[in-house]
Amino acid sequence: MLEQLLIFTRGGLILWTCKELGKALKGSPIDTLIRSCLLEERSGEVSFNYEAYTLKWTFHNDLGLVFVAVYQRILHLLYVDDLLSLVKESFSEIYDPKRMSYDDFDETFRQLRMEAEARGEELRKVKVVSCVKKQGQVSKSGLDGGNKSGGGGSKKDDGDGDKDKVGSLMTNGNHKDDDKTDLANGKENTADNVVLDPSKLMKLRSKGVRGRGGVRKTDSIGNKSSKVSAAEPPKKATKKNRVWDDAAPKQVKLDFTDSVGENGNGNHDHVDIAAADQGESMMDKEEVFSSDDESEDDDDDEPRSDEKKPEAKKKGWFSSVFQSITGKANLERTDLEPALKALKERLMTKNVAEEIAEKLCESVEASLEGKKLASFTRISSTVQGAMEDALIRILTPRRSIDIMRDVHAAKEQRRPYVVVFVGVNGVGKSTNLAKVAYWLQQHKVSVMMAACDTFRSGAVEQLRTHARRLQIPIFEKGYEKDPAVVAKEAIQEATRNGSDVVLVDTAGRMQDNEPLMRALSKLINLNKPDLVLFVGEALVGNDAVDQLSKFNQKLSDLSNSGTTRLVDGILLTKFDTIDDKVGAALSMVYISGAPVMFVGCGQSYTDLKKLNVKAIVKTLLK
Ligand SMILES: Nc1nc2c(ncn2[C@@H]2O[C@H](COP(=O)(O)OP(=O)(O)OP(=O)(O)O)[C@@H](O)[C@H]2O)c(=O)[nH]1
Repeated sequence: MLEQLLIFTRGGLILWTCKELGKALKGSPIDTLIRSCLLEERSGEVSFNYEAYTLKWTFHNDLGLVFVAVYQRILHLLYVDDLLSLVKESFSEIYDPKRMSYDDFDETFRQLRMEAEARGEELRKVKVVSCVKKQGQVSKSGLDGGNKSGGGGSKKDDGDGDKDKVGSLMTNGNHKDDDKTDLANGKENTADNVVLDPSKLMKLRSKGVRGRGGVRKTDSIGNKSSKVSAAEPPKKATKKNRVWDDAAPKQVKLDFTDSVGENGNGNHDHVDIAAADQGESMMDKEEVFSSDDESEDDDDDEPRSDEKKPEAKKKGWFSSVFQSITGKANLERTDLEPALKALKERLMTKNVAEEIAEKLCESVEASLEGKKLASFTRISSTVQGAMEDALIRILTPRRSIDIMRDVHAAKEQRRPYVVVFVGVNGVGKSTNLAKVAYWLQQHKVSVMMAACDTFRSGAVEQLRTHARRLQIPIFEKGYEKDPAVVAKEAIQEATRNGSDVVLVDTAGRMQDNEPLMRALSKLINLNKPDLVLFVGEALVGNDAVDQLSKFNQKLSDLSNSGTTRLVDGILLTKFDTIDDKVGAALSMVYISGAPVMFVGCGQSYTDLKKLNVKAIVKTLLK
């Protein structure tokens, strides 16, 4: 049975809810849908599950309306899609932005619901009949053929979840009868013109989103091994230590002050990787990481060298792909599909993981489908705008982590602020830990290093070299010790000697290495660091998703406390080596929701920058 149907604007104004259904929903399924799905560029998904509910939705992109149906998860109601499109059609005829009440829609809805239910019932009967026929045929052929297995005994699940399916679930003891479902008392979302949580909904205003797309492959990106990782045999290369000379670090002017602020949260568009410092390594990347000050007109992604070329040649790939549908009044899915396919491939050439590129294109398609365009409006700019918005939304983190503020807060509590660096082997954990230490030193924060890679020989010495060069104390206990205990002792020592921050180096580990993941989980559970920083190489493609999602999965599975600790932030290394293949940043943020807090872009202590979201987006769309 349907639990609720709501109609609201992208701005969050609830226009109509079904009073007849009137049941209060348990928890906050609508808020969660908006937060975890619609605002996360996952609106191309087929449906969304929240506790005992399934939610389905559709959008009227042109009017900016959202239609959401909520029903009990076990039921798989056949008529919901149909009902949503009927409601969308009827409601859009009476919708007027100035109108306050839609009470007269109650009766229309009752009729639409009866109509949809009747059609669903017809559909169910057809399915049952065809299923019985099929079973009959199989049974017959089973008898005729002798050794073929008969179909009579095992009922095939057609995935549509009709009542037979519900029945089978019920016999398994999982659920109660739909009509007997007893939800909580009290009312939620039943009043007209109630405003949803504005912080969650404001963003929907600028966002066009759609409902049910095509069939999606899978939701569980995290659990799916990437092609790249499957193809590559595990490497067992012995590590060559880099020799760091003992000279004092170059006193180059840092770029962490004015241009990026102090918070260590690389989320803001005023950040400019290229503008500051660079001396050597980043100078040649000005085109890739261009400054925010540049003009933002339509063609600002065009190479300057093209300025004198004829108009047609000046158009980027994006314009040319969408040129063919310029001037159409309504964007249809068929118009968008070939172009979005090209866009997906484009993103993949920039190292965006395939599944992420696909989901993103689905989401953009959802935001544009049905949109009315004035005659001869350039669709290319509309599409580019939608994709740009989506990318900026993803790369701009929901959680803001202000390291300096948190360091000072910890200091007031007379304890050190603890950061644990985690990641797979050889990505640059120790090197970038040293860069972060240097950055903190520049902000007059006292740092202690904790050598908790007690696994790889040479790791302690490597960290000791950095500590000596930066003149930072290091806490070390050699090898084969429990890293969780070493970290604990280091934190105790830092508390005693008044260090502001402890930077904990850990052993590199593959995401599938159970014993090492267990040891890491123990370290985190025991020491409850302020920040778990995932260090990942910007070079990775599909593997970025696999690494980060498995780290999070393992930390969650192995957590022994009530609250699960996941990766809080990302440090992307080796940005100086990737040219325009900046897609790992997008994949990692999309899959984890954690912000890219730092970008490593070279092998000197000053080569630590912030992510310039706009420049990354520009590069991805070039
Ligand atoms: N080009 C470039 N190289 C880097 C960067 N960060 C680290 N490296 C290099 O990457 C290599 C590995 O760095 P490490 O810091 O030893 O890596 P790790 O993750 O601590 O290694 P394990 O402890 O074995 O897991 C070294 O040669 C570093 O100099 C960077 O931002 N750019």
